[in-house]
Amino acid sequence: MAGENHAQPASVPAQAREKHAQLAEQIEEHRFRYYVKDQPVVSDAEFDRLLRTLEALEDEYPELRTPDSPTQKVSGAYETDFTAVQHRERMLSLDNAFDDEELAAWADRVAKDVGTTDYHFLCELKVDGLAVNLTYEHGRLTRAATRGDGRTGEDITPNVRTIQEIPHRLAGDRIPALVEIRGEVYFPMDAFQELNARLVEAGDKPFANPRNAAAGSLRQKDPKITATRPLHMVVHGIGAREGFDIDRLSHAYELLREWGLPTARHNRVVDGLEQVREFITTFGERRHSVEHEIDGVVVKLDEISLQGRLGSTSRAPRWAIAWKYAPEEVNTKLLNIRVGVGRTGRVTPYAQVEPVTVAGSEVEFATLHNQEVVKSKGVWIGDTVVLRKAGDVIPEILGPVVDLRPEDAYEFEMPAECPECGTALRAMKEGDIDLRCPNARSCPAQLRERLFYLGSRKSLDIENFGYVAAAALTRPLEPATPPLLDEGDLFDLTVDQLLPIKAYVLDQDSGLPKRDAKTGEDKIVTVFANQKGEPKTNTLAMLEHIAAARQRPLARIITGLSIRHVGPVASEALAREFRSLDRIEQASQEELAAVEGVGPTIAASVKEWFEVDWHREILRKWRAAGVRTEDEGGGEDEGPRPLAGLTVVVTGTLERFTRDGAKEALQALGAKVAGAVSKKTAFVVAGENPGSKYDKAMQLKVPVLDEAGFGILLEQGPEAATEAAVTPEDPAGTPEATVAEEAPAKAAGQAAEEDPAKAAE
Ligand SMILES: NC(=O)c1ccc[n+]([C@@H]2O[C@H](COP(=O)([O-])OP(=O)(O)OC[C@H]3O[C@@H](n4cnc5c(N)ncnc54)[C@H](O)[C@@H]3O)[C@@H](O)[C@H]2O)c1
Ligand SMILES: [Zn+2]
Repeated sequence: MAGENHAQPASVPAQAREKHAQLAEQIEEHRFRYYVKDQPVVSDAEFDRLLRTLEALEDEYPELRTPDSPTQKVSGAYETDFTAVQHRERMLSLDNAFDDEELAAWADRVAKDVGTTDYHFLCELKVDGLAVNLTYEHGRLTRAATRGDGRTGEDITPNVRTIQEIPHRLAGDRIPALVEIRGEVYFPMDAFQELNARLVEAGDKPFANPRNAAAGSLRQKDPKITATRPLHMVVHGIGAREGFDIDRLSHAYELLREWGLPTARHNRVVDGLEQVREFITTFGERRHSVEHEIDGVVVKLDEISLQGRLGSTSRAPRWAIAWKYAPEEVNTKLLNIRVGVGRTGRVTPYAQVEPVTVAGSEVEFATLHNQEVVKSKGVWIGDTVVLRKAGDVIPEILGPVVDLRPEDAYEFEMPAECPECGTALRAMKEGDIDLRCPNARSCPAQLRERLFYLGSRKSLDIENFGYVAAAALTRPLEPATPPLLDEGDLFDLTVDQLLPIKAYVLDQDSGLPKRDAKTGEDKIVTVFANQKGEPKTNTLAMLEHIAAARQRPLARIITGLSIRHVGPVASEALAREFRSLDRIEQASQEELAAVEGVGPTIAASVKEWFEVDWHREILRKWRAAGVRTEDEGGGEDEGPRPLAGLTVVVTGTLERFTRDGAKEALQALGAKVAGAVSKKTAFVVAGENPGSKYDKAMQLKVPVLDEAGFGILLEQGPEAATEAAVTPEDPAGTPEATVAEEAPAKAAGQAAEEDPAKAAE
């Protein structure tokens, strides 16, 4: 933070002086690229780090802290194509708090300097956009300007007039002679990709992230272009004013709202630091359910007169502080674009980047969805790219840093053939963007993914049968012919077949061979035999577990068939209704579609599946091998269904149940298990680390059951459970949001995306 240490006459070593000059120059350069060109080349986190390093150096050698140091200025004063305009009152930046200690230090200082104990904090979201200053004279918008160096900004009045939310005239009758309104203009994330697609198509530079898109859109020479961009604004301050008085900033916002200005929806006035922390935690968890991107929380002293008492430095007010959340965007290098083949043959490009840590985990792969998306993002192999990992979402590439594009960068081209079996790729239906490998039966990639899914907890839950085994059985190096050409022979595998198999050890995330740490070579192993050529213990266990899996409930067997759109929920519905594979096969499309939880898409898909000869052959072999194809019991004499009519959502980790186990237990008692919380949800069962569903339950006041409460629901029914439920009011009690409940098996997210049934769970 900019302090006012007084320089000691101690001399500064030449080395420190030099480092200071270098850093200052770098920072100025980055500011120019950011504020003037709207094309930064480093991430905000990286920029903040540079600025902090400079501040630390100045703390050590206060002599270096001269008025023209970047730490003392709002930003640079640049010549631009826009007319320069003076702000009536300075527009400042904000000091930052990156941890609780810094936040507490600020609060201490406020407490010390404010001269009273009667004050309040106003918590606001820190919107990630660019600051504008709107001047209203007698209610008319007469000027709009960028922040510039805080005193002089750029005149962007015609551009700002194109933003629908910003009134040209203030409403109501309490209109002041003059007021400066400060706010943030932002670009919505969901419109961002569309904009880049248009820019790339027209041969223009795409933007690296939505913030740059907002700045670039607003700073257009031709306001007609600005008018085509979906810009929004949120008000977060007030500058010079004449003709009215305000006592508290929060009250001023109420007035501003009456005038028709777009004020923030989530502000909260609180009493002390503890409540500030609660606000920070709450919105840290809801970061992505807010209507705009946020990068932090701004805490302000609400009383205007006390703000004046604290004053400002040359760069920032002392009465406010910006808490910064952990950055979710980093810059990294796009090393390659690979294609993966999913369970249903869909071929998806995905990015391999130089590994970076973002939002607490290391990222090496990011989804690119399909070849059109790669093109529309305008990313080339070799580019520096902005990578974003938001919460529990699959990492994504936002856009390229075009200014750093190396000469040898090149555009991605979708391969014409399947990378694993060489079959020519094609769209399966007219108008489909996705390309698929049509070799559904024996394409090693598709079969491997299907087998892996079949062995997973969602389906047959076969221990010792994971990705490496699935790969070894479908695409071994030796023998030349794999033991499985489709899943039909799975239950007939013998030890003798397994022993000679040599294969790569494949990494589940990338589908690429793992490397031997010592030699650096691709790892090749005899997967099922030990050095003496005898079966490994795991191998024998695997065969036993495969044999045992034949008796899993019908629903799980259906799931294991990898019928498109038929995930565990639809399988459950089909099994419950028809009770045998034969009856499902014989059912008409209408009968299938009529089942609750099935519908026309799934019905059509089931019908199609049974029309394929090799599919029916799988079933014939499975039957012969003793796989269960019907569930016992008729529809009438099933047990009591005390939870019939109730919809329950399960989230988080339970101790006594797996997720699937919990679902089965509920369904067995007649409850419907849903994937999303709505007003119709009867209960949310929340284990450890529940995700956003918990928040949603609180919001909608749906009763939440912990594991004990869940037990009561199962054993004593809904009434007893209602008494045991919590409907928490206290947001501070919200447990931390964690990783996706349906964590995608693959970085490219294919598995998760191919199965809409999963999304509906
Ligand atoms: N990547 C780069 O090269 C580069 C270069 C320069 C600046 N930056 C980034 O730009 C950002 C801007 O720097 P800065 O000096 O404006 O500081 P800042 O963003 O940390 O804080 C000040 C700004 O926050 C904005 N703001 C958003 N919500 C607000 C609210 N509710 N109340 C008050 N203000 C609110 C205002 O526009 C204000 O000017 C930083 O995050 C920095 O990392 C990046
Ligand atoms: Zn293939």
